[in-house]
Amino acid sequence: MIALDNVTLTFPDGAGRLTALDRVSLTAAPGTVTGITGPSGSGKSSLLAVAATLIRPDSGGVRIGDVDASTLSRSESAALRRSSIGIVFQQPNLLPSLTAREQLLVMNELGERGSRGRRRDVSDRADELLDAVGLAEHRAKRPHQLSGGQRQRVNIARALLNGPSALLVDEPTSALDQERGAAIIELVLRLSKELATATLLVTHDLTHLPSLHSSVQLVDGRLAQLQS
Ligand SMILES: Nc1ncnc2c1ncn2[C@@H]1O[C@H](COP(=O)(O)OP(=O)(O)OP(=O)(O)O)[C@@H](O)[C@H]1O
Repeated sequence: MIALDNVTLTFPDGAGRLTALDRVSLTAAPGTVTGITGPSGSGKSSLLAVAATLIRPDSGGVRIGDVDASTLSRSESAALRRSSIGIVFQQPNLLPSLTAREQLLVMNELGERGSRGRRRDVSDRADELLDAVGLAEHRAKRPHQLSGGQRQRVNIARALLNGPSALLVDEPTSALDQERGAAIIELVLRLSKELATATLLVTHDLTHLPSLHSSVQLVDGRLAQLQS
């Protein structure tokens, strides 16, 4: 579950402040994908950054699963991100020297030191996820040997490695053609359901919205409901 309650976020702007998010409330249930659309500068990335606990809002509540993220310290937020939040950026920021499988395994090295048993679990889970995103045959390839769509699939598998309850996806189809873009949206829908993640997905492309569970539009930092 992701729940934003009356979130307002401002940035310094000359002598005054610019309101990027204006009293935004939004709930995403486990297993569902909520689309977020809106013009450039309307606050979409800001909304994802607040839900990801990367930016703390001026006011309002942020809840991830059963954790109230608005009261956490920086290090507690970082721990919450590692355990419970998966983030997929627009451009897959993969490490050039690592294979698809290693891109996932390296995630486990970033947190606390894993035990041997945990390393084996993680290794099995990496294989399961690469299989789930259709890359079982490509696990030993490095990013330059993969297509744009395949790289984005590695990116999604990596974000899901730690079994997050929240998945935040920013414009995953922007570098892809229509068909590959639609396949990525299908994948996000299927995995969100199978793994019961609450997913927010930012997209400019309105053709994807009807297949999602619900969609909202941001205009000047304010929410307008499109459909549900
Ligand atoms: N770090 C920052 N400092 C100051 N202003 C910012 C900062 N980040 C975003 N803004 C401003 O907040 C508003 C919302 O920006 P945001 O990036 O969330 O919009 P967006 O809908 O994601 O845009 P795009 O579709 O172009 O990526 C914009 O007016 C932007 O200029």
